[in-house]
Amino acid sequence: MPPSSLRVVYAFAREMHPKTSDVFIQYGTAGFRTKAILLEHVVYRMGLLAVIRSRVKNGRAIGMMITASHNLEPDNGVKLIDPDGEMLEQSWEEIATRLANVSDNDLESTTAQVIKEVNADMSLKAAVFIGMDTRYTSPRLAAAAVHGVIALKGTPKEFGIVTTPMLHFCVKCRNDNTYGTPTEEGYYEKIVGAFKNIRQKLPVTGEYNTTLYVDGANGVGGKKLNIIKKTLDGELDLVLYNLGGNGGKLNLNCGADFVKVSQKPPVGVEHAPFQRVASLDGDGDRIVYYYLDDKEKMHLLDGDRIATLLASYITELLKACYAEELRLGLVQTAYANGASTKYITEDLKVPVTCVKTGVKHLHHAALSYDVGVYFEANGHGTVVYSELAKKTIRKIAEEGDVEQRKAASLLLNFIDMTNETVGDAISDLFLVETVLCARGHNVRQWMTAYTDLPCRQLKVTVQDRNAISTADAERVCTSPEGLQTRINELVSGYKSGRSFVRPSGTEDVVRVYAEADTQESADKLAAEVAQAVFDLAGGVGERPKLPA
Ligand SMILES: CC(=O)N[C@H]1[C@@H](OP(=O)(O)O)O[C@H](CO)[C@@H](O)[C@@H]1O
Ligand SMILES: [Mg+2]
Repeated sequence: MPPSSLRVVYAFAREMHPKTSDVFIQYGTAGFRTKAILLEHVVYRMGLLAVIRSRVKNGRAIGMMITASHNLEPDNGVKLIDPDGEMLEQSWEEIATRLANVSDNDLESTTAQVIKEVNADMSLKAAVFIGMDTRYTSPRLAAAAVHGVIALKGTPKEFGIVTTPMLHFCVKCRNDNTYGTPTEEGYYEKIVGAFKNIRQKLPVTGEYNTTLYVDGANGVGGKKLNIIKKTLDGELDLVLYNLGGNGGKLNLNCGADFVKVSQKPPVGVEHAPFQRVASLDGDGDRIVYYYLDDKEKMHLLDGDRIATLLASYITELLKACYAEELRLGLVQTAYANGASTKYITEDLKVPVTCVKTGVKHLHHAALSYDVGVYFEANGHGTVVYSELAKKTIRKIAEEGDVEQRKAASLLLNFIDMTNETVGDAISDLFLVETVLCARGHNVRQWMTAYTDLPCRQLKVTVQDRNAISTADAERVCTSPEGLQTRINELVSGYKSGRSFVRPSGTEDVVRVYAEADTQESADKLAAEVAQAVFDLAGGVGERPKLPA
């Protein structure tokens, strides 16, 4: 494309999506995320970038999801999805940040510069899939995305309101038609279809109860489950709460993040004791389970718990197939509960990799196993299968003996039910329900696998959170000087104590994590480490207090 045709890039920007603020914005752990009113020009520019990226990938589709996930209603965000349905390649994050922050006057020349830098052939076709969550600011931002795509003569395809993982799935299917059909219906067909298939093979036994309560976080995930619910025929009885009606506010005192971090049940759900409840986040890519006991105490089954459940079941099926040569591994972050890591290595005897926070890091590490199970403790995760694994299992399903064929065919359904592109609350829900049903387990039996160490997360506001640097998958703090030594001293005073700090990639805070043998100790250790961060890393505002 000759540079003169880039004029429209500037014209669209100036006329329709001008840059109205000088606030610097950065492509973080999960794309750009901030107050929705600061985002319109950013989303427009990401439309431009998505077209360039599509052309660099020979016209394969790129995804753009408008969402701020578990953040509250006034926020919004945008993240780009690469052709295989994975997160945007990391080396492009800097380009995204640059393009988002230049002035309108410099936009045309910066766009030309980026095109040159990445060597994009602008004569190629380009396809961009655009989806959004339920926020009232999302349609306007989706329109800005479309304008960005059109400005560079790409073809936008709008999916309307979808969960983040649905859009990842559609992008993958568009670029690899063996994976499925790139529509919302295609998603239901594959994932829910596999669940129905598997449930025909697995009768309800033991203590498993087909009733599942769901907290939809007043977001898109609950709405989609409401569609799915109508197609289920006794396989699962979904009782849905927080679907966005009756004045329920997105993620406010509900949803997976609220439940995990506050360790409290969400508002808006009626609780029967020992009834298992699944809690989704605002864009449907995270899930945690919990139940209240007869004293109304909450028991949380988080991402670590889901990961161990899935890994142990897949291991069983691989054994039954005699396909133990396939290497299964689990990927966690430093936020994984120490008890889960111990259980995985000592009881399940499955190798564990610990990586930096952020799904892209987990996904990448999981790909190095034949079967890679990855979950963040907050409930974001999935399973990925190598081509070798799929081929081996397919062969056993055809050529094995009766028992092998049975296990392999269950495993093939299990693979189809998995959204391998990214963590997916809906797919994970069906995976969990399948394992519990296969084992005839209720939620209390699921809970008995291991006992979590009590833990606490805190946030500290500092002048510049980048003053904190870390190493060894964020478990060691390398600056400011003296902070790690102080953390070591504090941790040594607690039985089963562990603590680490890191700058958040989605909020302007430093996160503190601590665990210990009792809740009181975990709370105290977290508060002491928070004080150390405040003192040594330039805390602002009120000094964190120790628990009374
Ligand atoms: C402790 C924690 O839960 N951190 C979350 C949070 O990242 P931070 O960089 O910690 O703000 O948001 C990410 C995006 O959703 C998610 O991947 C990650 O696990
Ligand atoms: Mg999310």
